Order: sequence, then C-alpha cells, then structure tokens
Amino acid sequence: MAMSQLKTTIGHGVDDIPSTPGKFKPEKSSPFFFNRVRWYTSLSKLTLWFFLSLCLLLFLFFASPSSSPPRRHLNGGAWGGPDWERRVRLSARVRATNKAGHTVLVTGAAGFVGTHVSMALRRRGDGVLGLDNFNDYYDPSLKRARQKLLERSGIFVVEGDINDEALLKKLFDVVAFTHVMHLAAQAGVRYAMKNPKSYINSNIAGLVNLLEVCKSAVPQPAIVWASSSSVYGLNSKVPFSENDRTDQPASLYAATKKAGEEITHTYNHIYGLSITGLRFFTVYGPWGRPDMAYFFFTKDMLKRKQITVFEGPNHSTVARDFTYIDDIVKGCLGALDTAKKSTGTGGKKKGPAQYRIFNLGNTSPVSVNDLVSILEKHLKVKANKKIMLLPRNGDVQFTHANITLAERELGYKPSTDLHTGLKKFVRWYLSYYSGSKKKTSCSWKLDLQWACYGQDRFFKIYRPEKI
Ligand SMILES: O=C(O)[C@H]1O[C@H](OP(=O)(O)OP(=O)(O)OC[C@H]2O[C@@H](n3ccc(=O)[nH]c3=O)[C@H](O)[C@@H]2O)[C@H](O)[C@@H](O)[C@@H]1O
Repeated sequence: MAMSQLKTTIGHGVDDIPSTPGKFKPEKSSPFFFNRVRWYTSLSKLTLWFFLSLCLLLFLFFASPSSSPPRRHLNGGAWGGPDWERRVRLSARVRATNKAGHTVLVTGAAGFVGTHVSMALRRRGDGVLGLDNFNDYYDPSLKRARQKLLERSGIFVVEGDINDEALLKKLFDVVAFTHVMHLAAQAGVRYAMKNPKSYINSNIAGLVNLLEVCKSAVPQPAIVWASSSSVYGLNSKVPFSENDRTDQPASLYAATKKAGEEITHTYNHIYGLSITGLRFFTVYGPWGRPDMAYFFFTKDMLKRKQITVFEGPNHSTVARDFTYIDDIVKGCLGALDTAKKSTGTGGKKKGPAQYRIFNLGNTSPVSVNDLVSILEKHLKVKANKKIMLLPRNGDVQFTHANITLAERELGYKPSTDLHTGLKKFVRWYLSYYSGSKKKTSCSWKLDLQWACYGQDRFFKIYRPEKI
C-alpha cells in the first residue's frame, strides 16, 4: 500500500467509528470495509490484553505473602509480616535456664553502649530485642558491624526510629517487654551547634513518643535510660552529686538531656512508669564512637595528623571522668535488675512508682593532656598537638562523678583505669581497622603484618615506627 493511500485509510477509519459500536453496520460494498474491521478488532484485542494484564498484576499483588499484613518501610529498612514478627519474638525470648530473666527492648542497640549492654544481657540469658535507626551521625558501617556482632549472638536489631509510633506499638503488641533500656539519642556536645534540630528530634520528641507507647503498654515496662554528666553544666562544686543543681547547661545537648529528666519525671508522676536515669560520664572503649576525642585522637595520631587539645583559661586543665564501657554496662545491668515494676495500667497510674537518677562515672578525672600521653604510649606515636583555649561551643572544663548512690543502690563499682581501658581500646581499634582495610588493600605496613599474622599475634609483631 502506497503511503498516501495508508494515510487516507487511517483518516477515514477514525472518522467513521460510531459512538455506539453495536449500531455499526458494515457496508459490504465499501472499499474501506476490511480496513475498518481490522482496525476495530485490533483495538478490542488491545483492550482485552490490557484488561488481562491488569487482572494478572492485581492477582500477583494480592497473592504475594509479604502483602498481608502490610510491611512498612523506613530509612531503607522494613518491618511487619509473619517472618519479621517471628524474628522479633525469638530475639526477645528469655533463655529457658534463666527463669527470672528480663525481656528488654534496647533502643540504640547498634550504638556503642547499646551494643555492649545488649550483648551482656544476652550472655546471661535475658531476652533482647534491639531497635536502631542506623543514622549517619557517624560512619554507619561501624553500626552495621556492631549489628553483625549482635546478630551472631541471636539479637535481632529492628531498623526503625523511636519517633515511629506505629512501629513501637507493634513491638509492644508482639512482645510484652518487662524493661526498656533506652539508649537511642543524638549524642555529642559540639555537634549541637551544627544540627540543633536533631537533638530535639531524638532526645525530646523521640523520648516522648517512646514514653507515650510505654505508658499505654500492657504491662507497662520499667524504663532505664541514658542521661548525661553534661547536665551538671557550669557547676563548679566537685565531685558532682545527683542532688546538685542542673540548671546551667552549657550545650543544647545537655539541655535536651536535662529536659529528658524532667519529662521522664512527668510520666512517672502521671502514669506510674518506673524510671531510672543514668548520667554517663564520658564513656569510652572498644567499639566506641568515632566522634569522641579519644577515638579521633587515635585515628589522627596514627596518621601523623595534628590534634587539637583544649585547655582552660590561664593554661588550666580540661579534664574528664572517663569511664570504661564494661563498668558502664555493669551499672546499666544493676539499674535494670533493681528497677521496680511500673504501677500503671491502661494509661492510668495505680500507685506511686519508682523514680531514680544515678551518676555512672569513674570518680577519677584525667586531663585531656594525660589522655593524649596514654595514647602516645599505647600507639607508640608522638602526638602532634595544637593547644587551644576551650571554645565556648558546648564543652565544660571538667567532670567528676560522686558515685556513692550508685554504689549503694546498684552495687556499681568501676574497676578500670584510663590506662588499662585505653589499652583495650587501642587493641580493638588496630584490629578492627586493619582488619577491614585488609580486605581492600595491604598497602599500609600495619595491614600487611596484620594480614599475615592475625589478631592474636598482632602485638608481637607490631612495630609502629615502621608504619
Ligand atoms: O559524659 C557525657 O556527658 C558526655 O561525654 C561525651 O562528651 P565529652 O565528655 O565532651 O567527650 P569528648 O567529646 O570525647 O571530649 C573529651 C574531652 O576532650 C576534649 N577535646 C575534645 C575535642 C578536641 O578536639 N579536643 C579536645 O581537647 C573535650 O574538651 C573534653 O574535655 C559524649 O560525647 C557525650 O555524648 C556524653 O554525654
């Protein structure tokens, strides 16, 4: 068919289609009859195929097992569905041999303290379910590595945010948690200048969301949560005691932790939630947080980069009551074990409920200068220090915990000094980072030696001056 003829045929056909197809009477004698019928038939076929494909798609959608009940997606993670619920239940199950075990929801489980506390609970047979949003405040791959560690111990970490009310409710529907160890937070004192809203979102809105769900849960769990030594702010009386004033925060971070203490008090007072707040003092150790000074000093010293060491006015000392992670974990477990049950049901308080606050520190502050000297010894590297006046961006000049109360009520007794604790940290740091680099390259001498000899024999062959 010539092109001009084809155009004419199509033009005719379109114009000739009646609005009511049933009334269409073919004119047998028409030279355009067959073209018209073919066009019309192909349109019907097209409609039929479209309809069949739609039916097939709808069938596949409704028949797929994951569509019922629906799965929710958050930050790349997903929750819901029978498999997910089975994992949640399994993880939260108390070991049969531990009759008095707790069923604990650990928020911030892939965080530094969260990982250690979850592992310790699991080791003694408590049921543990983790929750973490895996945000990128610091390298999320470290959080994923911690998650792997937890998974190897049978702890499932649900990927989700404490601000997700539906998720929290679902978790409490699936498991009757006896305790919540609330460690999810926006940490770091200096970062609050950069991203103030993240502190409100996690430390205030997230906390309230969690408390709302806990208050309505049946049974209500007892809550142990992480406050901070930073609530003592600009206080000059040392050591810091729990009943000292906490109304002079030096950072927004501190202010949100202080707000958390007031908020939890309200929920205790109105709804009968059992609350224990733990004021952590600069916690450090293996699997620690890369945003903390001891961690990035180590990293920079190994790279021969300059580190900034703060000092107070007139060259006075800046010091912290650095507390080793294992001691903190013991304090957390002591708090969980001595927490009394919440007294409310159906969102109503039935009687007075326990409300406690404890310092968890080391009781022996060390200057930042001494911290650097200890690192120099362990790393066998001389630090390239730049001394700088403590900036007014959230830091306080010193912290020092009075731990009498925690000793008496929780049996808390810190036993690791900074020298010993940092030795363990450095050992972990070198093995962790050389271990992960080993997979990609062996260009660094340290990596090569590590790759050849493995973790246990690492220190025998470690020659930092050759790195
Ligand atoms: O225990 C606490 O309440 C707080 O402890 C740490 O906060 P911070 O004690 O300030 O810990 P780092 O940021 O690791 O700083 C440790 C010390 O090193 C100093 N520093 C920090 C950074 C730097 O570049 N140079 C430097 O000398 C700080 O002034 C501070 O005295 C945590 O980051 C907070 O999340 C936590 O709540």
